[in-house]
Amino acid sequence: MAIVEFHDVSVDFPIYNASGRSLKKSLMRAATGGQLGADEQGRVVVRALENLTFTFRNGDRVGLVGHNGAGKSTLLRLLSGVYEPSTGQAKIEGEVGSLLDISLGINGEATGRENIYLRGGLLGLKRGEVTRRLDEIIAFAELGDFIDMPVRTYSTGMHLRLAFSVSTILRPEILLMDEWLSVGDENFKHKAETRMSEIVQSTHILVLASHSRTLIENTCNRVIWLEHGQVRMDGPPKETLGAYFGGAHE
Ligand SMILES: Nc1ncnc2c1ncn2[C@@H]1O[C@H](COP(=O)(O)OP(=O)(O)OP(=O)(O)O)[C@@H](O)[C@H]1O
Repeated sequence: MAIVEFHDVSVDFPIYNASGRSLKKSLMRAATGGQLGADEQGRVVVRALENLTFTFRNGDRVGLVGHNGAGKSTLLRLLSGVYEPSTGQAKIEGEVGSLLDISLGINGEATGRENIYLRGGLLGLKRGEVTRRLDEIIAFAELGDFIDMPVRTYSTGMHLRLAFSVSTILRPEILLMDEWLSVGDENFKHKAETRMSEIVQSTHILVLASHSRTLIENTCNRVIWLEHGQVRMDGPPKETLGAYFGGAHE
């Protein structure tokens, strides 16, 4: 059982090397992005998220839409524990996993096998657990003897196969994504699609940030439209996507 409860959550980024003298103390909306203002010390502050209040429950497949800088990535980072709320309460119960940057932590000088341990560690897996799943990961990646070669000798597709195979062994209760991962050649793509569907089906709560209407329509049962860090609309995909995208597609 997973649950996410946000109550009046805001996230501010103080910017230390910019002068806020010309900015008003109150927050002002820029044309795009979060809200800009200055704090008591005259430092520039970007308010990326403001007063978010919502609950995600089991079965929620939440799509996040919004213009550049609306706060989608900041919200995903908050959910993954990278950021803390500046004010308000965020309760997140359940194991969180993210497929946001599957290549994070992959080192070109290390072999494929070594990188499985590096990436596995970043995913929160213990060394013993990685060892236990090693054969399965290597078999899925289908890299043959290249698994013991440094990753810098891999093609882009081989690199992605490795990153995908290790990053998708988890089945988190709360899954964070910003795209539908589709990697490799035709054959591998098919396997990857099946695995992606399994992960998305097995997760209790999915949060997917995207600019693609089709992806959100196909995957989500609830859509939140963020604007200047605030919730502009939160409802069924048809209504929210219709309001955000209008009649246009993509
Ligand atoms: N580390 C940071 N330091 C300062 N400001 C930041 C930081 N990260 C994000 N912001 C600001 O927070 C606001 C929200 O950014 P965020 O990356 O969450 O938007 P987004 O909706 O994911 O945008 P995009 O669609 O362009 O990826 C923007 O105004 C951005 O300038």
